[in-house]
Amino acid sequence: MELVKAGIVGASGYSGLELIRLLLGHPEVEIETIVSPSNAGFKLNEVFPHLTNIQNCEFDALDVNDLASKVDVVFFATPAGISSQSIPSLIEMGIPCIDLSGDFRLKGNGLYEEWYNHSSPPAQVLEQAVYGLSEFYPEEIANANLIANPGCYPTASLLGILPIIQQDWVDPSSLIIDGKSGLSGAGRKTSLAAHFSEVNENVSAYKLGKHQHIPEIEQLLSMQIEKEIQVTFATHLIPLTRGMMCSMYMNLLTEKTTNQVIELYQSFYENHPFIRIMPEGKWPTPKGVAGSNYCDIGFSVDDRTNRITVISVIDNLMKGAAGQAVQNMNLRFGFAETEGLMLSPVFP
Ligand SMILES: NC(=O)C1=CN([C@@H]2O[C@H](COP(=O)(O)OP(=O)(O)OC[C@H]3O[C@@H](n4cnc5c(N)ncnc54)[C@H](OP(=O)(O)O)[C@@H]3O)[C@@H](O)[C@H]2O)C=CC1
Ligand SMILES: CC(=O)N[C@@H](CCC(=O)OP(=O)(O)O)C(=O)O
Repeated sequence: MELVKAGIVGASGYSGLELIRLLLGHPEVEIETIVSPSNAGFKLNEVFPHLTNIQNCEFDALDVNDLASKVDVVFFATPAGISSQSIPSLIEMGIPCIDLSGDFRLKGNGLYEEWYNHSSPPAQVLEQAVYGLSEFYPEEIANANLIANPGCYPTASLLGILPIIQQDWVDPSSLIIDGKSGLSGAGRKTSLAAHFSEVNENVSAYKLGKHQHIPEIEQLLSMQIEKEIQVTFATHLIPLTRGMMCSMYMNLLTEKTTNQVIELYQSFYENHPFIRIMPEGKWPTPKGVAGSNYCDIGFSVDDRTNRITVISVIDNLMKGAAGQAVQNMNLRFGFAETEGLMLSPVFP
């Protein structure tokens, strides 16, 4: 059978590199072109020596017509405001696109402009975009030509809270999400806030009340329970290369034990190989999923305060970006959902 030809725009960034790593090991796909404007003409291993003798193609400049003539699917791993300039033409030429940026995630009027400070993509293209939370929308993803891959924090949070919120066991308005991310979440371009001396042996809160994932999480929660929800969401930078943890707190509406919650989640995610539910008294760590597409979720019900804590961890570059994008490509092209993704976590 012919291999699916993939193009990666933003291949010199962290999530683009992770797409290269995953697609090199995918039995149904070949990488046809890698795009990075600032590295066009250079060989991949000249820019990234760790890929020497593994993949030696050259970076291309971005040319939408050239892309469309070569590939069966395009991944965009580019900063906000870039994919929305090329995806409308690619979609019109019939090329499925999987966008790792936030350009096509927010459906509400003016929301994208407000939170991302970029112009909204054309409405007729935006309405074709399907939110790529793989475990929740597999049929929609399978039939979509434009998949808006979720943000890393929304992936960890939504996988951790949707089952219990849908069940009406908790008061959604009491939800507080305390998120922590490793540094690769901020991409390869550096800044003072990402300086080793400032991040190492430190923890810093950032974008409080202003994080662009707030409307994404609220949009999904409100849609799932058909009621407007607002959340408190606090983000922190921690001294890890990869990894993300969301600790989430909610008031219980009925008396439940930790074990009853665990049973609910085990049954909810029974047929979802990338979601692992921790037993009572064990809580997940980012190291436990590093390099893999797993999302590990643990729980604790405090019967003194009648609150529940849900802890959800992912590798931000895998389930939070490239891993989920490949999972979505698998769904879209009819491959097994796990194809190319059954990688064990790198531990220790
Ligand atoms: N890092 C993460 O954990 C996650 C990232 N995301 C999202 O995925 C996207 C990529 O993130 P990340 O990999 O961290 O970013 P990086 O900053 O590491 O990489 C960005 C890439 O985009 C390319 N690029 C920049 N401007 C343009 C342009 N005008 N045209 C074409 N290519 C361009 C860059 O190429 P060049 O080097 O040539 O400039 C580079 O390859 C972002 O939207 C991010 O928010 C989503 C979930 C998690
Ligand atoms: C550590 C860190 O800075 N992380 C970034 C994640 C950015 C991201 O993934 O942005 P989009 O999903 O909107 O594309 C942040 O919190 O803004």
